[in-house]
Amino acid sequence: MKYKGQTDYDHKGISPRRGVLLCNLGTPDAPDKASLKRYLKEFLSDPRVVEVPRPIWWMILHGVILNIRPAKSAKLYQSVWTEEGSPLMVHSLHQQKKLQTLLDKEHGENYIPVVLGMRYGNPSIASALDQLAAQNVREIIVLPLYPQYSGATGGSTFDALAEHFKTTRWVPGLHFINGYHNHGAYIEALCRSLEADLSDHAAPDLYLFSYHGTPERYLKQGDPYHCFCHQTTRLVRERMGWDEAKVKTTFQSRFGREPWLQPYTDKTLEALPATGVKSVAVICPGFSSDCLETIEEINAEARETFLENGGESFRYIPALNSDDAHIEMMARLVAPYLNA
Ligand SMILES: C=CC1=C(C)c2cc3[nH]c(cc4nc(cc5[nH]c(cc1n2)c(C)c5CCC(=O)O)C(CCC(=O)O)=C4C)c(C)c3C=C
Ligand SMILES: [Fe+2]
Ligand SMILES: [Fe+2]
Repeated sequence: MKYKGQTDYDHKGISPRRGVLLCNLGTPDAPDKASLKRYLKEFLSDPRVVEVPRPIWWMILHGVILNIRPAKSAKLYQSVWTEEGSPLMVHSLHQQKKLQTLLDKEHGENYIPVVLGMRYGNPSIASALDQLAAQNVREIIVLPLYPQYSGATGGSTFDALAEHFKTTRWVPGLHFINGYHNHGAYIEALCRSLEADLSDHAAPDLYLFSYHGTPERYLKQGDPYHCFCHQTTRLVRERMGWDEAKVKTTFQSRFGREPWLQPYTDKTLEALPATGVKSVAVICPGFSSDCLETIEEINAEARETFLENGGESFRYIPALNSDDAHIEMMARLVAPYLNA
């Protein structure tokens, strides 16, 4: 059978329901070589992530990358892994539970189910959609937790939904929230975390807003991500009342040899102390949860780079994770589709 359907849905009695699908990138199941190989194979085979002709990329991926990177990445993941698991998974599950509790309060106990689906690895987006269908959800609000839309993230999440529904007999109603880089509640949540930091610490010489990079080529071919990152920085800066010299936007997590979005976070932190900037606070607004890229790459590696090059004070401002303001932001983003 080409199209899968359920025959146990209720024609009368239970009215069709609405539900929320929270999506994020996903993370390996364990910090070991085999799990990393499985995760990286799925992630790096996605043509939205690596836009290189398939036969060439297949040879590089299977001939080189998947033989070297899993062991290297496994070591890095071991350095951030917690007793409860990968930080990205721990935070994402916590976000899902807190949003469920908030929507329960607003709409009644489990009236609007909230599920979590990861683009790569587990729980998959397909399994999350199955969970919703089993609860008679016929209208889904999809919220990928990438504030700044990029084809590599939001676009790829959309592909996974489309792939699933290609074989679904009864396709539900869908509302796809493709980004929220300039949403008031998001900017407010970021500002509250900066204010909380300022209430405990002296203001640094500079705030560095570090976002995950993409190949520069994607920007030149029309991906709006770079522009959205700069807009988020500007809106936060304006709301905080800071002048332009107080903040800088940079891009991290470069992969491969071609140019990525610049300036690079690591090169910037290396050069800053010589220009008189001795204290920095780094915030990563594009990461809705702390993960390998913030905990290891920023709060460990980048910190070391800055301090080794003459910097005196380095502070990392945590991701919004399950802050109340972040969960309230999620509730506000989905509200227009729940209250209609
Ligand atoms: C190869 C190209 C990559 C692109 C393009 C890319 C874009 C991109 N990624 C995120 C968010 C995250 N990426 C994370 C890890 C990660 N990213 C890449 C590669 C690309 N990302 C790799 C190979 C990895 C795995 C780790 C490693 O081996 O270095 C993570 C963390 C996941 C975790 O488990 O903690 C996040 C989050 C965004 C937002 C983005 C484009 C805008
Ligand atoms: Fe990435
Ligand atoms: Fe990284």
